This record gives sequence, C-alpha cells and structure tokens, in this order.
Amino acid sequence: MRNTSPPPTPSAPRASGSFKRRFKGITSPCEWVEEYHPGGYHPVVLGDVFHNGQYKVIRKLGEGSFSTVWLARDLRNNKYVAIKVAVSEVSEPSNETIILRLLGQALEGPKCLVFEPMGPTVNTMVEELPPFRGHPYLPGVIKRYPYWMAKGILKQSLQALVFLHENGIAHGDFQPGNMLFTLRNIDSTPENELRQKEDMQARLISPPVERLDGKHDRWAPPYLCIAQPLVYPTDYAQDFAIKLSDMGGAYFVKEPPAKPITPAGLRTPEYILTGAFDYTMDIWSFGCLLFELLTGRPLFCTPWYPTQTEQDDEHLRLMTARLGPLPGNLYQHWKTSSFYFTPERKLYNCQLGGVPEGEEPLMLEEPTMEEAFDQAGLDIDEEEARKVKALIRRILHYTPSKRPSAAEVLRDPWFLKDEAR
Ligand SMILES: Nc1ncnc2c1ncn2[C@@H]1O[C@H](COP(=O)(O)OP(=O)(O)OP(=O)(O)O)[C@@H](O)[C@H]1O
Repeated sequence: MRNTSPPPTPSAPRASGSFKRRFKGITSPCEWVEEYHPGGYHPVVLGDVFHNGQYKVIRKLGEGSFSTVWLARDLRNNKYVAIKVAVSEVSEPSNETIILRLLGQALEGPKCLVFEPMGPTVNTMVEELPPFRGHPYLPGVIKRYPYWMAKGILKQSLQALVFLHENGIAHGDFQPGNMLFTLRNIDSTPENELRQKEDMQARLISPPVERLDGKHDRWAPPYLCIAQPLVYPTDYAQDFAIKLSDMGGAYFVKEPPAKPITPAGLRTPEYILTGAFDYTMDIWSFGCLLFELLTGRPLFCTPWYPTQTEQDDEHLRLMTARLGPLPGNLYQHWKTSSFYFTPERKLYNCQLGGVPEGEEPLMLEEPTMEEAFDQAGLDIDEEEARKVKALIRRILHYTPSKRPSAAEVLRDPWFLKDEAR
C-alpha cells in the first residue's frame, strides 16, 4: 500500500505572491497543482488504497476549496463509496434521506470522510441540459432547469434545510454546488465502466512534474485528474432526488463561527454591512436561489471586483434596485453610499466608486426583482408567477426576524399548490 500520509517537512515550494501557476503541460480545468502540500490538498493517485486495504480509488468525482472527492471501491463490502480527502477538519451530521449520508471515517493518513457516491451537483447537471434561448430581455444562451424540475430541486433542498434547522444546525453554505443528484443502482455497475477515463487523466509521471518557474515540487501528485461526476442516463425531469451535502461550513445555531463561508452573492445585507449573521442567512440564500434556479439568472449578479468594498457596493446597489431601499438602521453602515445616493437617498449614479471628476453620473435601468422575474420568460401561468414572486419577497425581508423559517417556507402556498395536484 502506498504511504498516503503527507511528508513531514512543513513548507512546500509555492509560486511567488498570490499569483498561482499551473505546471507545464497541464491545461486541464482542474485544481492548482501548487495547492498540494501539507495543510493543502493531499496528493491522491488512481489505484491508491486507503484504510488498511478497504478503499481503492478509481475515479475523481470533484474538488472544492477544502477537499478533493474520489470514487472508490469498498473492497470489504463490495460497493462504491465517495471519499472526501479534506484539507481541514470537518464534521458531518447525517439523515439518510435528505442529507448526504456519512458512511465512515478513514482515519489513517490524510483526513478522509467516506460518503455514499452521488451524481453531479445542481450546478454541473444544468450544463447537460439543452440551452434556453430567445427572450428579448435575456441576451445570449442560458442554461436552466425546466420549471417543474427547478421547483422539485428547491423543495427537496428546503426539506433538508428544515431538518437541519430543526436540529439546531445552520448549513452555512447553502448553494447549488452543494446539492447533489442521487444515483441509482451504482453498486451493480461494473468497475471498468466507472473508472477514470484515460483522457481525463493528465499523466505527467516522467519526467517529474516541473513548475513553470523550473523548480521541482516535492508535494505534487504525479498527475492531475479532471473531475468526472457520475451521470446516469435517465430523464431527470421525471424522476430525480437530490441531497444536501458539504457540512464544512455548518455550525450549531447557538455557536456561530466568527465568519460564515456563504458565497458572496447569497449573503444577507446585515452581514455585508455589519458583520452580524445567524441561521437566517440560509433562508436568505434560499430566497436568492429560488429566483436563480427558476429563471437561470442570479438575483444579484456581482462579478469579482478587486476590493471587497467594490464587491459590496455593487451587491448593495443591486439589492436596492431589486428589493427597494435598505432600512435606515442598515443604510447608516454603508460607508460609501454617497457615491451612489444623494443625502435624501435618491439614486444619482450607478458607477462603481462614485463619479470620476469631470464626468457625468452614470444611470442604469435596473429591473426590480418582479420585473426581472417576468423578463425571464417562464412558461407558467400568472397565478403561479404571482405566488412565487410573493414568496421571494416574503423571504428576502431586510429584517432577519421577519424572515420566515424554513418550515414556514415549505408551507407557503407556492409549494402547497403542487401537493394538491
Ligand atoms: N458524495 C459525493 N459523491 C459524488 N461527488 C461528490 C460527493 N461529495 C462531493 N462531491 C463532489 O466534490 C465537490 C467538492 O465537494 P464539497 O463541496 O463537499 O467540498 P468542499 O471542499 O467542502 O468544497 P466547497 O466548500 O468549496 O464547496 C462537489 O462539488 C461535488 O462535485
């Protein structure tokens, strides 16, 4: 068996500054090779065997900020598992039906968690669907789930959230990348059909991997694999199930961490402006995703900006346009609001960072949430559209205590309507 423990010496050669570079010859869309070092990613090689010969690695399923995830054959129990090889400590509660089930912990060598193997994430699966095009307000091609499928994903992920919240746990990273489609009958699939495909494996065994700066990286794996989620051929829209995964950002509601890891676009206004947050951030994220999964567009599209202030300004300006003016108790914390609003709080400029000297203010026409929803051109009747827009409004309340609980959202007329059908 290969020794899978990281080598003992502490510092790996790193690219200078914050600019990371790929190794020569690797152009695949996979993780940075320089992230493999003690305290970072652990090098995993196809065929590695973990836990006293129990788990044999056969394919790469995915990677995240804190881990790489691999399909392995559980040789003792004759089934497949997903092994999450973590860079830092994580803990996971479990509920068999709606929360991704933790099967065990491989303790030897790197920190590993063993899960049931799952299919693609809600983020990656949408790429498999035919593109939607042709609405005048939506230039270009967008990928989105059929309406009823998006609604099913939302409902199932919300059920998982209800379970967590009722058990005093906040998910903390509620987003489509952490919603996974379940697989069917994987254990009866022969191993050779599931193994990593040769062309998805960037082999660089000889000569040894070399960095662009010419140095040899002792922690680097001999090759990097492109993540290949398992997709089974079926009509997902007719029959699918998803589970909520990745409890790496989860916390007990009574013991919140210093900072949440929720993606920027799904964060609450009170967190952006005051740093305060609680489990209702999950509900806010759900409200944003309600809009995003149905329309195929994020509610607050905030591209990456070089500074946090710019990122926050753009987010808050968009929030004001979509949902209306922030309440005074929040607005008073927006230090750069005068770049965009008059002292009477009238919008006069949309240019990030204020109006440059000698230039005119820039005014953009930004639709409200309801207008943006209508512009998405969904094939639903007026009553259905009215209900969902009312639900999004109800959830995205600027006052955290006025946001409905996950269980209350599940009982909203928009969800109940389908049960009556
Ligand atoms: N049980 C599983 N079966 C199949 N694929 C999985 C499984 N768990 C995770 N993955 C894949 O691995 C990716 C990374 O997993 P996960 O999100 O749990 O890791 P992470 O390091 O906590 O990432 P981040 O916090 O950046 O989302 C997922 O996006 C998914 O594609």
